[in-house]
Amino acid sequence: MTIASMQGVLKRYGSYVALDYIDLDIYEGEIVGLLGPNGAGKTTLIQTLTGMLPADKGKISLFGQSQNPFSNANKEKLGLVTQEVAIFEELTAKECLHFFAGVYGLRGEEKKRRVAEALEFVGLTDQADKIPHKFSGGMKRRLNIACALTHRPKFLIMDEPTVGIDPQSRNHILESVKKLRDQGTTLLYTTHYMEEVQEVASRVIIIDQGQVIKEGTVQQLIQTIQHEEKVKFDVSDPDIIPLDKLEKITGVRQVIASGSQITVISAAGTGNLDRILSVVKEYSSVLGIQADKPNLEDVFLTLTGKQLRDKGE
Ligand SMILES: Nc1ncnc2c1ncn2[C@@H]1O[C@H](COP(=O)(O)OP(=O)(O)OP(=O)(O)O)[C@@H](O)[C@H]1O
Repeated sequence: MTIASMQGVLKRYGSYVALDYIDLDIYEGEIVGLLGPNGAGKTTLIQTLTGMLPADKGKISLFGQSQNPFSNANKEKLGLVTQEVAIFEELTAKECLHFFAGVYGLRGEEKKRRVAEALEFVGLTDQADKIPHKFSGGMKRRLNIACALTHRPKFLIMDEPTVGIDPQSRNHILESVKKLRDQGTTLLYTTHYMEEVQEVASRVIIIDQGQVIKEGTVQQLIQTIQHEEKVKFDVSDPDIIPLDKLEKITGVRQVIASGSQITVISAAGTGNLDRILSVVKEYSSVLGIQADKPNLEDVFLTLTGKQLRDKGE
């Protein structure tokens, strides 16, 4: 069953096109990793998919309904963890959850039970009566996730839930995502950390500049570039290396300069490393060479010529 879909969705901010005729489907029981660099349009996609922002064109359907996808009945089946942590810092963790559970219409004993369940789920039971003001970033984020869970959504959307948090909370969140999937929740998970997608996603949708540029399982995406070899050089003088000279070497498909690194992607089995190395060395000292197995980051690099993450992030 299709839980959510977008067909030809266009979203502009003024003249800027943030979503450029997006088509996508999310099926029941999946964890879809929505992967894209900063500014790719991930948050806009989520806001449009949930009805927070109106689309300029196209069709959106939720839980099989395209006539009135944002009906109250559908919203009750949705959970949203926004990129910005949205909790009340002056209420205790438990009070905060009671508030959100109340918004979803839970009352009495059932509300109490669901609040306790959500606290337990995110590992904050022992913090229930504390004010989140003093929580770490990761604990606040976990409380934020709990707020989206008391009504047991069928479809949970998480917008970069692990940005800027400690590794322990990050692992906890990734484990929670898998547990929710095992309990039958469908998840859409946006991130620009490809390791997370590799760990949890059953399917990946890569977007850049408001367009879906590739989709498939992690394995399928990696296979699309397995006919390529990639070598990275750390160099002392990246700016003076003539990239066009490298591009002209037999077998070279793409040359990408980023910081002090030059990445050369060649057709597999060309045996052109000597030639590449001698061109690089002609202009600069080589401080390191790395030849890795392809991963999702490379899929992204090959498709867009850009890195998913800024250097140093
Ligand atoms: N309200 C707005 N008005 C104008 N431009 C906007 C607005 N919101 C977002 N944008 C622009 O639209 C593009 C997509 O933004 P969006 O926040 O959807 O990307 P993102 O993939 O979620 O990025 P990030 O990872 O940084 O959150 C960006 O270039 C952004 O600057």
